[in-house]
Amino acid sequence: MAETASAVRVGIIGANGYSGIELLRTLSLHPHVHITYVAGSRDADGGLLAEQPFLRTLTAPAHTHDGASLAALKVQQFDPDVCAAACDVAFVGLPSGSAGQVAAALYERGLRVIDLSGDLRLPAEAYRTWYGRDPVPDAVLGAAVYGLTEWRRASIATAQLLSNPGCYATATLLALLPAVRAGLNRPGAPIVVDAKSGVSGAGRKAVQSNLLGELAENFYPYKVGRHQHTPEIEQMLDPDGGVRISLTTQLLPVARGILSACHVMLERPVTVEEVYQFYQDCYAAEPFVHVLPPGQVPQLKHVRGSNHCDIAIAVDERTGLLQVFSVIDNLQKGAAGQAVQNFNVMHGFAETEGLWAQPMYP
Ligand SMILES: NC(=O)C1=CN([C@@H]2O[C@H](COP(=O)(O)OP(=O)(O)OC[C@H]3O[C@@H](n4cnc5c(N)ncnc54)[C@H](OP(=O)(O)O)[C@@H]3O)[C@@H](O)[C@H]2O)C=CC1
Ligand SMILES: CC(=O)N[C@@H](CCC(=O)OP(=O)(O)O)C(=O)O
Repeated sequence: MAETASAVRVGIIGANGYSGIELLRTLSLHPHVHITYVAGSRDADGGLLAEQPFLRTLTAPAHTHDGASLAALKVQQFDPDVCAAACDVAFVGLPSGSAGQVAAALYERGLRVIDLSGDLRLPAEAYRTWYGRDPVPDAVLGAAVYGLTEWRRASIATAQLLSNPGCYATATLLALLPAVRAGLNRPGAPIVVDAKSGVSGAGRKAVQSNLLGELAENFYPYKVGRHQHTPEIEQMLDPDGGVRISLTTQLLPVARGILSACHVMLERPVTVEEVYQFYQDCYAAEPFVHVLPPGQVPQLKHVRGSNHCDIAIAVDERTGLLQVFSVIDNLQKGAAGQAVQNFNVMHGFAETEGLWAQPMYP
C-alpha cells in the first residue's frame, strides 16, 4: 500500500490504552494517514513496538506507509506544542476528565481533534450532573460536533472538534433513532434499554485490576440508574427532552462487544415486516449498519473486531412492545472505528477507508 501525497499527519494521544491501540491497528492500514506522533502519560523507554509488541504489521512496509519510522516512534509524555508541530489531526483516547483538557489545548492550537471521551458530548450542566466534574470552557464545548456518523454527516464534515459518541450510546442510538424519529414510541412512555458490554469498555487499567477470578463465569449490572450515557442518548433521541430512557448497563465476561436490547412501547399497532422495511430503507445505503431480516438475532461474534453494527427487530404483539437489538464492537464502532469513520468524513475520504476489517469469527 503506497503512501499518498495527500497523507494526513495524525497523532494518537493515549496510545497505550485500548482505544489508542485500536486506533493504531486501524490507522496503520489507512492509505491516507501517516502516524507522526504517539503520546501517553509518560515517556516510554523503548519504541512503540516495545510497548505494544503485538502490533507487528507496523513493521511490515508492504502494509504501512512508513514502516521504518512508525517502528521508531516512541510513546512520549503528551505535550500540546510538540503534538501541534507534528500533526494535522489528533485522536484523543484518554479517560474522561483528562481528555477534554487535552482536546481543548489542541483545538486552541488549530488542530482538528477527534475526542473519544465523554468530555465534549453533553451541555455544561448535564456534564456536571452526570460526570461529577467541571466541563471544559463554553467556547470549546460549543465548538464540539457530536459524531454519530450515520446521523450527523453534514456537521461532521466541517468539524474542527469532533466528539465521538460513547459505546453504549452508539449501539443504542443506531437501534432507536429510526423508531423514535418516525414517532413509533408512545409519547411519555420511557424506553427501556438493557445493555451489556465486554470488559474492555472499562479501559485497560480497570481491566488489569478486574482479575479473571472476578469476571469469569460472572455477570452483573453496574452504575444502575446513573450511567453517564443516559443523557447522551436522550439528547440525541429528542433535543427537546421529550424522550426518557431507563438504561441498565451490565458487565459481560467477554473482552469485546456490546449488545443493546431496547424495548419501546408502541404508539400504534405495527407489524414486524412494516418496521423491518422501514429500518431497511433508513440504513440501506450505510456500509456499516445492517438490518437483519425478522427472525434473525444479532450476535457479538458477528461484529467483533469490525466497525459493523447489526440490528434486529421484533414486535411483541402481546405487550405492544417493539424490541430492537443491536450489537457492535465497543472498541471499533463504539470507539476507534467510528472515530476513523468520522475522520474519513471530515477529510472527504471514502467512509470505509481503513475500516475494511471483517469480523473475527469464532
Ligand atoms: N474502551 C472503550 O470501549 C471505549 C472507550 N471510550 C472512551 O475512550 C477514552 C479512552 O478509553 P480506553 O482506551 O478504554 O482507556 P484506557 O484506560 O485503556 O487508556 C487510556 C490511556 O490514557 C493514558 N492517559 C491517562 N491520562 C493521561 C494524561 N493525562 N496524559 C496522557 N495520557 C494519559 C494512559 O496512558 P499510560 O498508559 O501511558 O498511562 C492510558 O493508556 C475514554 O475516555 C473512554 O471513556 C469510548 C468508547 C468506548
Ligand atoms: C464496561 C464499562 O465499564 N464501560 C464503560 C464505558 C466507558 C465509556 O465509554 O465512557 P465515556 O465514553 O462516557 O467516557 C462504562 O460503562 O462507563
